[in-house]
Amino acid sequence: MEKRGVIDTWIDKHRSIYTAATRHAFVVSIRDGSVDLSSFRTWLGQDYLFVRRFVPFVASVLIRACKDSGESSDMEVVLGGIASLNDEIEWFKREGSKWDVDFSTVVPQRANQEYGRFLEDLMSSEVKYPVIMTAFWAIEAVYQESFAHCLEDGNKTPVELTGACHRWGNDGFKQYCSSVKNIAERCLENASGEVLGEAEDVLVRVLELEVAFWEMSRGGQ
Ligand SMILES: Cc1ncc(CO)c(N)n1
Repeated sequence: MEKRGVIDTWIDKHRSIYTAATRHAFVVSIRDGSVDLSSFRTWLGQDYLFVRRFVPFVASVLIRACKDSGESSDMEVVLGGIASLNDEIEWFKREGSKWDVDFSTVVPQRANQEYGRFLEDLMSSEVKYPVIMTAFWAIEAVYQESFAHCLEDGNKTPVELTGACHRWGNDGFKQYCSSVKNIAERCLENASGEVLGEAEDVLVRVLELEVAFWEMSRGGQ
């Protein structure tokens, strides 16, 4: 059994934005098969650009895990994340040719740019380790929860989209998210009130940015 910690308390407190991020109309439309394929293509192109900016962020999380954590296993968890990002970029490229999305011509939309700036701000050495880990967990968990929903019983997810859903909805990714959550929880247990406040704010901000990212995708283009 997983212990209930402060992150679960925050999710309860911010339930409506959490649900907005993890059960967005775009994700629900994948699950019920009504998804507009131009939206999916928009999402694909934008998320490819997002992931390219996410890589240096995760690299900075790795460095912080080496420097700031007393637990040697933190580094191993984050390193696993970096390894899967390597596969992910390859997957995006294959998917780009499958859907005829030429990434070299995709321009980041506003929601994507804002998310990228947020990631860059988190890379500052001023940001405390528990805050970074909370953000990192939230970013990964939204995709895990969203895409796992598209694979749950009763789904009508179009077969050509199940690859995307498996990428983040598989059990290994769920385990990985749970390991990151445990790291964040462990750090938050010893954090000051000030750091706890910052971590809660960052969690809510990630959820808002994720909602905006889905909205942008659903808008198509
Ligand atoms: C917008 C967004 N959030 C999270 C992830 C990964 O978890 C992703 N690939 N894209």
